Amino acid sequence: MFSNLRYLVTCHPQNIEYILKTNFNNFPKGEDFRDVFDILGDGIFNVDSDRWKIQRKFAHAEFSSREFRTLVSSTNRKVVEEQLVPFLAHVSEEGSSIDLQDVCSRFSFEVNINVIFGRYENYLSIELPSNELAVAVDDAQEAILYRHIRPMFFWKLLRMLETGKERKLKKARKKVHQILEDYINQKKKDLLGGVRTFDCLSTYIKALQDNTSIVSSLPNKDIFLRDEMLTFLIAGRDTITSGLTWFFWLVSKTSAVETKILEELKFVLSTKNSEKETGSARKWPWIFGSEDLKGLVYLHAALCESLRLYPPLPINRKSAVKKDQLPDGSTVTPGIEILLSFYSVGRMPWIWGEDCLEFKPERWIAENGKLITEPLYKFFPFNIGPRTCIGKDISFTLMKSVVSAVLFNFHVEVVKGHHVCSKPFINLHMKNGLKFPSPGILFTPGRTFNRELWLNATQERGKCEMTLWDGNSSSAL
Ligand code: HEM
Repeated sequence: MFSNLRYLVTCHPQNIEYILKTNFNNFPKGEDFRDVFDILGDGIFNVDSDRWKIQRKFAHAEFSSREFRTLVSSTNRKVVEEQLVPFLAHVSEEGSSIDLQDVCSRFSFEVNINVIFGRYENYLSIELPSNELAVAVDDAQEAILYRHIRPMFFWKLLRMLETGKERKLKKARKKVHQILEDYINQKKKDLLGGVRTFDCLSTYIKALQDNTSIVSSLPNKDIFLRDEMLTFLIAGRDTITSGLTWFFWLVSKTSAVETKILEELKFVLSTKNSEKETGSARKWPWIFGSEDLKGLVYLHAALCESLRLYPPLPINRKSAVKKDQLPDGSTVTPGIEILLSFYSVGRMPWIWGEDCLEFKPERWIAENGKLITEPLYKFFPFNIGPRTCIGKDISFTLMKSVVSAVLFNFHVEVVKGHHVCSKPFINLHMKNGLKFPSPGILFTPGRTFNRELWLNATQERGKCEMTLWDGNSSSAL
């Protein structure tokens, strides 16, 4: 009553379309959003109007360039091959259990830090090292969450008094800024010294020094650089972590889906095996390149289905410039916080049908076997309209590559009795992580096929009709 909190929460697809697309200009992020996410400063997430247009135009061009896409694919492959798979192979040999959410988080941090800053942190090495940037970013985000649910005057008071979560946030922000400023200074020195680098930061540094570039008109260039890079890191790391973790959980509960994904991958492998004559066919572990995975219908459908049920950004927050009426008749006035619940959209029978709570990739596949284009009027995990996620294509590339490497080379299964539930966080994370017993290794280096393990794995998960993958046998289990 006294908090002056005024919210409108909606999951009506027409309202969402109206706010994000049709009347986009009336629904900016707003000053309150910027206050809450002050750690992101002038990063693209936080800015509106002309400034946003400049940043968006440049970022969009950068993210869609061929060089950038090649960088993402090659970095991704390197991290999967040199860190993710060896890490999982190690824990499976050791027989120790793992938290797959932590593994996915480390994976996406490593890829992002490579692509954005050109740095190699080896964050997925078997010692599970700590990383001060990753820790500080987590601390900051946790503290920011409380700003969403407390009246603004209250958290601003705490901020002024430097106490509670605000104290933690201040410390984390200082750490994050200091680390990023060091990275940026080092990169500038490298570039001056003639070191050839290709990463997001180098591209932005060069563009800011080039008077013909659109971003060179922005004020406070150094602060912009720091805030933009931090925004990319946060935008890319937590969303991919969340998308992968919920996907693995859903697949581990639905053996029929896993079987179909494996069938598709097996087909890819069989076409690759025809390269045997050229000597390029490989044995364990099998790593699929992004080109191999691009056209896979079922894998893409399964990822969309998982994002529908568990959108990594479950809620989007907007404000209204002028009084307006939404398609469902609700009125919004300036000062009201509008919360768009993407999470709820996927769970409404009147939007997705009576079976909306079921994990059914088939709903994304037409009768002719082709993928149904994502229905933008009711599928919002990547936002829609002018502020659609810039990293959407990259996300599918990364997730497909991790999913294929993990499912094809390992047997994964959730620890019995492990309680899965979501955690109050800006992204949709799991509160207790996703505990897997030692991921049974299906193939080990030097050996061809661990039949006993494979049989145990498949028998436990029910009937699984699949020919063996070693190319030597055609028997069906
Ligand atoms: C499964 C993965 C991902 C999901 C579900 C996702 C979702 C979203 C959503 C919902 C927004 C709108 C946020 C808002 O308006 O407040 C957004 C924006 C954005 N995303 Fe993603 N994202 C993902 C991955 C990525 C990746 C890998 C990157 C690249 C680093 C990225 C970069 C961005 C950027 C830069 C924006 C801001 C666009 C703008 O404001 O114009 N995202 N994303």
